[in-house]
Amino acid sequence: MSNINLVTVDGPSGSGKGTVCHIIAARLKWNLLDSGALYRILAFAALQKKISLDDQKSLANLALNLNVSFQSNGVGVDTLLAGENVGDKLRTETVAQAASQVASLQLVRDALLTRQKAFYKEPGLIADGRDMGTVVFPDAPVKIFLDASAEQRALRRFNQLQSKGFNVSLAEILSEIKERDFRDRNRPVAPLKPAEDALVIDSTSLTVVQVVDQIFELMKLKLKLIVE
Ligand SMILES: Nc1ncnc2c1ncn2[C@@H]1O[C@H](COP(=O)(O)OP(=O)(O)OP(=O)(O)O)[C@@H](O)[C@H]1O
Ligand SMILES: Nc1ccn([C@H]2C[C@H](O)[C@@H](COP(=O)(O)O)O2)c(=O)n1
Repeated sequence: MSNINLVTVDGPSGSGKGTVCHIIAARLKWNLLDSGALYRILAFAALQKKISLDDQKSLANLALNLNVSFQSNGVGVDTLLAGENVGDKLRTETVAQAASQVASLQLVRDALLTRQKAFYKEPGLIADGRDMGTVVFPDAPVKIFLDASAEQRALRRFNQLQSKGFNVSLAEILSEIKERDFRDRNRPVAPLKPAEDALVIDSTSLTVVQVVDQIFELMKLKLKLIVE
């Protein structure tokens, strides 16, 4: 592994990984890998093409040939599949559950590995996912495992969806989060778990700013980073 800066942030859905990784990447002008988006795009493409979510070979083949790109739009990042911005279509519960299903397959994970490693470029990378610190970047000098109670994560997602005008049920969201947690934590391949050398941050009663500050403190210590 070279000397390019690298931080991994793993954790369950709704723990705040995406939020804090965006803030840190924007502040440092580092590259950002949203690995969940890759699994979501694959699941979305599979649903579109009516490929069965347990047809490992066809899914791996699809993963190897996906025409995906991420483009900054000034405020965030557009996710393009064959040139079409599919960002919003990836955030549905159907796609989330399908992503969790295809992500349990070894050939699929192997097929997406090179694509994920390609994000490791100057001046640095912050990588968000489930197995960033355990499988994809095991030598990362800074590893975070961001957690929160299932109830708090469900409440965050509920507020997020309500603020976007969706009519959602907190009980349903909690049950979907628990279902996805169970699948992601208990699969035999690259299960969601903290790397042995990860700092575990429980964000249940922390604000986003407090979580970001804790990560910056560790980065300053381990990467000798000067953050203004
Ligand atoms: N510490 C926090 N306190 C309050 N709200 C938070 C906190 N962290 C994140 N949130 C909010 O919770 C919601 C989910 O956060 P986010 O999308 O970053 O989670 P995630 O871990 O990336 O989830 P997923 O893996 O499903 O993409 C967002 O609306 C975000 O603003
Ligand atoms: N490194 C990763 C990233 C994501 N997944 C799977 C498991 C999740 O349930 C699903 C969607 O991820 P999200 O966008 O909610 O972060 O993708 C994984 O297995 N490994």
